[in-house]
Amino acid sequence: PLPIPIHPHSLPVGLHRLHPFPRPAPQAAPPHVPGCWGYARFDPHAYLQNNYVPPRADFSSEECVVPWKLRCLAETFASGEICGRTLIDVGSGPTIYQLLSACEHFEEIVATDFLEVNREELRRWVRGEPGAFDWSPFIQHVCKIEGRGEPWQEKEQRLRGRLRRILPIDVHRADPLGAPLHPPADALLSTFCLEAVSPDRAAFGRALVNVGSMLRPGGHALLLGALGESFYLAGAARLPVVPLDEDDVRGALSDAGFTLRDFRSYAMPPALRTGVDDVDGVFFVHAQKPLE
Ligand SMILES: Nc1ncnc2c1ncn2[C@@H]1O[C@H](CN(CCC[C@H]2CNCc3c2ccc(Cl)c3Cl)CC[C@H](N)C(=O)O)[C@@H](O)[C@H]1O
Repeated sequence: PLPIPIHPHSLPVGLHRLHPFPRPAPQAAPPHVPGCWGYARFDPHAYLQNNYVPPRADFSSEECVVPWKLRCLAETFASGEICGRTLIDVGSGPTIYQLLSACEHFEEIVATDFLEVNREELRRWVRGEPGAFDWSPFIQHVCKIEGRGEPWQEKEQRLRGRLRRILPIDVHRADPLGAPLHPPADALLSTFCLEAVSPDRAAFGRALVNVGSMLRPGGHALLLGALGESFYLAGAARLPVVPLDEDDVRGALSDAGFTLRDFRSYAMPPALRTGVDDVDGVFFVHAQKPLE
């Protein structure tokens, strides 16, 4: 493959983090260079900078997408109805924000991702290594909206203690983990994964069936995902996404045998359309796998 040209914005993001320069502009993949597409070039640090620092991770406004995502999860777990031994998170990426409310209700959290670079990023956070991404603003925000006055350091330690397995996964396989999960998970969580890895709606529907096979009958599924998105950037990587609308999501859930419990959607405001993707909106789904 042709070498990727090193243009100014493609320095390792870590360097930017060391210098208080303004946040680097989203790194556009050099369109003329074939092969800079696809997950082989996924850069976790660029990805985190694109999605999990301001303006998208601005906790001063409930209108912002990250507080909206955290509120969906906190409110859904607050009922206490969704609990058990094991929750599996599908396509965790290098992020743990999605686990912050879940970790109160499950003894074990299983994180998964397709890429070793993302699994390593998660391990670095679990080990509390210097240079790991700082999730403390997210943890503080979740403690605030959960309203139990829990010190954020306690939640951080609880999640670290329960995040015991970080496994490879491929949602396009009938057994995404390579072998059936025994015992099946009591709950399934997946944020922005299935649509971001499926070339078309049929593949999205099949991936949903595949990941549903890891969930026990009666188990709960919580999904966050993008609506109307066709690509996103992660450093030199430019990843294709299948654009979904609300009916596509509802149809895929029904075809996969899920019962819909809650469906919410969020329109991405112009200020958050920063060029790192072309997302129109975000959906949140609480669904349940029927008892046999
Ligand atoms: N075959 C495969 N099987 C399984 N998993 C695979 C496969 N192939 C690749 N993956 C893995 O999926 C993960 C997808 N990943 C990025 C997309 C989200 C991104 C772009 N779309 C809009 C949007 C985003 C983020 C925030 C917001 Cl607000 C918006 Cl709007 C989700 C990470 C985490 N869950 C997150 O919530 O940020 C990635 O880590 C791959 O390594």
